Amino acid sequence: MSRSSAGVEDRIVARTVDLAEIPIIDFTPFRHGGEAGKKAVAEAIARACTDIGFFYLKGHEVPERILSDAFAQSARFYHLPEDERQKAAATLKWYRGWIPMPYRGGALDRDSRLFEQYRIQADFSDRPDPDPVFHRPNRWPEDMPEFRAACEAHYDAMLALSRDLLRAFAIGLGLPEDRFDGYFDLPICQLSLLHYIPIPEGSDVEVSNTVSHTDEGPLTILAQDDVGGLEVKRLDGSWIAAPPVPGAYTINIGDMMMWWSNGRFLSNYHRVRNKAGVERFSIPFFLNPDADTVVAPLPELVERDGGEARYEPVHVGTHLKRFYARLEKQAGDFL
Ligand SMILES: O=C(O)CCC(=O)C(=O)O
Ligand SMILES: [Fe+2]
Repeated sequence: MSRSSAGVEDRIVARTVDLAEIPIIDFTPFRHGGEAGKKAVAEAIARACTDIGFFYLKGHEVPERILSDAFAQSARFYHLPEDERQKAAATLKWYRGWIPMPYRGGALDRDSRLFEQYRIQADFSDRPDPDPVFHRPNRWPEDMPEFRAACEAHYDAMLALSRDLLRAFAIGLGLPEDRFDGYFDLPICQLSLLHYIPIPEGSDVEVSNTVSHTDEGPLTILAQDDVGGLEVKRLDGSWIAAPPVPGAYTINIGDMMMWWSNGRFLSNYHRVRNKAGVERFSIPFFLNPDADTVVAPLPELVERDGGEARYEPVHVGTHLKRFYARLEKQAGDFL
């Protein structure tokens, strides 16, 4: 998460559902509709990324079973007693596995962070010269082989879908379809199993489960359960609900796609407020490029913009390590 804002607009309560502003896009023609279908889908995605930075994707062809297994295993893990969860806890040196909720009771405020997470990344530990932070094995809970299988299947499905979406972004930006492919040989993506407690009734309006933030990487594919609570900021500063749409992933652009596109696509602010009175589960997949990639506005787009690059180049590994360090601080004494 980045660019947390403590602005007054965070206090404003979200309007009810407005699906018209976050379009539902059917991906089927991208894969099966010939060149015209591909172009139409890519243009619809580009429009959504320009207008609000979010869209729903149906027709993605990810088997329903992959999703239901991941949610079932997530619930199973989070319903284990704390000392069992603790056995798979992330540490400062091994930043994968369970990260407890920082909030341990007492008064709630806007920074309380009312969620726990389980972080899974790719395992590149068998590569020559692995990076000690990004190319590690995962941590897995004891005696839960189905948990590992479900997470790995979901991770693989999300990475495959991301590769197609990157092609749609490229076409939507008027670039060759394979423009982004070279940045994703050993991509350091992350799958997070998130578990949100409900915000206690009567809490101050400032209290949310996650603060307003943008995502770091180029793209996030989010699976939500049916509870709702995700909110997205409109360009005028007001908030709208982005409830789950059955059968669709909620997808958003992160900072790196905004930078690559030289600002054509918007990495938009969002937050979670679970006011439903019941626990909420979600599973975001954060696509990231290879650790040694430098993300900068693409030269061909800069040229179209009269030579003005709107963002500085950013080294992915350095940038994400900084982000990990911030997370460590948030997780505080519990790691
Ligand atoms: O759980 C959600 O709905 C969104 C989570 C999110 O925004 C994040 O983890 O970056
Ligand atoms: Fe996010």
